[in-house]
Amino acid sequence: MFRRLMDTLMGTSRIDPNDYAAQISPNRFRSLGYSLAGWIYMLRRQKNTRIMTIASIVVMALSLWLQIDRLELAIIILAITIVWLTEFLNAGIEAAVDLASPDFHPLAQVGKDVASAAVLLGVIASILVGILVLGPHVLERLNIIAAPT
Ligand SMILES: Nc1ncnc2c1ncn2[C@@H]1O[C@H](COP(=O)(O)OP(=O)(O)OP(=O)(O)O)[C@@H](O)[C@H]1O
Repeated sequence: MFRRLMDTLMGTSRIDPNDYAAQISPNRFRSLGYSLAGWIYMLRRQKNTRIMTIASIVVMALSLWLQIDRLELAIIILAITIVWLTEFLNAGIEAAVDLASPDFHPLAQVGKDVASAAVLLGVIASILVGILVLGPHVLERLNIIAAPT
C-alpha cells in the first residue's frame, strides 16, 4: 500500500524498479524541457513578468547592497518566489480556463478571479515581508534609526 503510494507520488509506478536505466529515462529530461518552455512562455508572452523581473532584480540588488544576513536573504528570496509562483499558476489556470470555457461561464469567472486573488495575496505578503526585512536596514543606512548594538 505504502509502496504503491510512493510509486504514484514519484511517478515510478510503470517503471521496473530493478532497471536503473529506465528510472533515468529521457522522460525526466523531457519534463525539464516542458518546464523550461513554460518559463520561456512566461518571459515572452506575459506582460507582468517583465515588471516582476525588474522588481526582483531591484529587490535582490537592494538586499545585497544593504548586506542583510543569510536568513534575511533567504526570506527575501522566498518572498520573491511566492510572487513568481502565484503568477505562474495564475497564467496556467487562465490558459486552462480559456481552453475549457472560451465563452462566459460563472465557474470560469470564479476560476480566473480566485487565481488572480492568489497573485494579489502573494504580492501583498511579499511587500509586507520586504518592508519588515529591508525597512530597518534602509532606515539604518539613511541614519534615521541607530544600528542595533
Ligand atoms: N470565460 C470566462 N467566463 C467568465 N468570466 C471570464 C471569462 N474570461 C475572463 N473572465 C473574467 O474577466 C476577468 C479578466 O480575464 P482575463 O482572461 O482578461 O484575465 P486578466 O486578468 O486580464 O489576465 P491577462 O491580462 O494576463 O490575460 C477574469 O478575472 C474574469 O472575471
